[in-house]
Amino acid sequence: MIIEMENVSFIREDRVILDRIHWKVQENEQWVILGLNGSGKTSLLNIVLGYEYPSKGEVSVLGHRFGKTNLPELRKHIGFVSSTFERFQPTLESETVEEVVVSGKFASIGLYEPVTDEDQEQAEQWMDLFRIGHLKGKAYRTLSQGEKRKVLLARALMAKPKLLILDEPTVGLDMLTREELLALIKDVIATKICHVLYVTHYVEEIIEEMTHVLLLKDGKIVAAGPKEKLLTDDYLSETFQMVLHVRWEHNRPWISIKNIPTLQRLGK
Ligand SMILES: Nc1ncnc2c1ncn2[C@@H]1O[C@H](COP(=O)(O)OP(=O)(O)OP(=O)(O)O)[C@@H](O)[C@H]1O
Repeated sequence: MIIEMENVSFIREDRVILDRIHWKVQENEQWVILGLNGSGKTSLLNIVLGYEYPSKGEVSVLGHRFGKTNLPELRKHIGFVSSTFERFQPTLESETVEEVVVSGKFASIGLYEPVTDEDQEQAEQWMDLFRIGHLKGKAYRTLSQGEKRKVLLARALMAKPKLLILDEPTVGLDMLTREELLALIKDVIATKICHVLYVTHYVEEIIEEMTHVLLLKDGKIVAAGPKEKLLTDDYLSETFQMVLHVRWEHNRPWISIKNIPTLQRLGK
């Protein structure tokens, strides 16, 4: 089992942020989490990463049961790429692209160890696969957002994670760069080195290789399961609180809004 949550609630300042979550991610499943702003996606990820502790319920990730496990040890096996990289950026700014990629081997461990020839080779392989080899020697801070995102994805893979969490990785990218990043994610899934957990606001980013979706609304699961059953007009309309229509093209779901809510109806 990759992730198991039983009756998990997360309560802060008397507010129920996650409400009785039951969720299982099994081997060979690649999950997407969908939900409006404030629906609880980040809180759920923070629990998976062990940065937040649930108020109730049981959590186990990669076979480590929370409360009985060493979280830093578990985090060595989880890669994390987010559209808000502030947590990492100050230390990365002055480094070169290859230094940033290779440092991924130690990022989650937080230890300094000498870089071996093997590490260097591994970093080269990821840079080649991600077609960012031409950026070698450049300072990370000078890269475009799309280039930075690819570098950080390669960096996350250096630690050979068993679970790779991608938190809105396409935010701020143009359509072409977004498709390039999605193609890289497809390649990563094909390598079978890790499970991907993908958080997004954009349903059309659910590429063919993603198998399951978890729909969150106000901290509750609307539905969780195989994407073909759940990416329907009814489920998505309930999750996003608008009348939506989904159509499938190139084995990906695309959304249109059937009745555009007015500001008045939105209560603004
Ligand atoms: N530690 C906390 N203390 C108090 N409130 C919190 C805490 N963490 C999250 N919340 C609240 O819980 C709700 C869910 O937040 P969360 O960040 O998980 O949503 P989200 O689905 O990730 O939203 P977004 O798509 O905007 O990132 C929000 O209203 C947020 O203000």
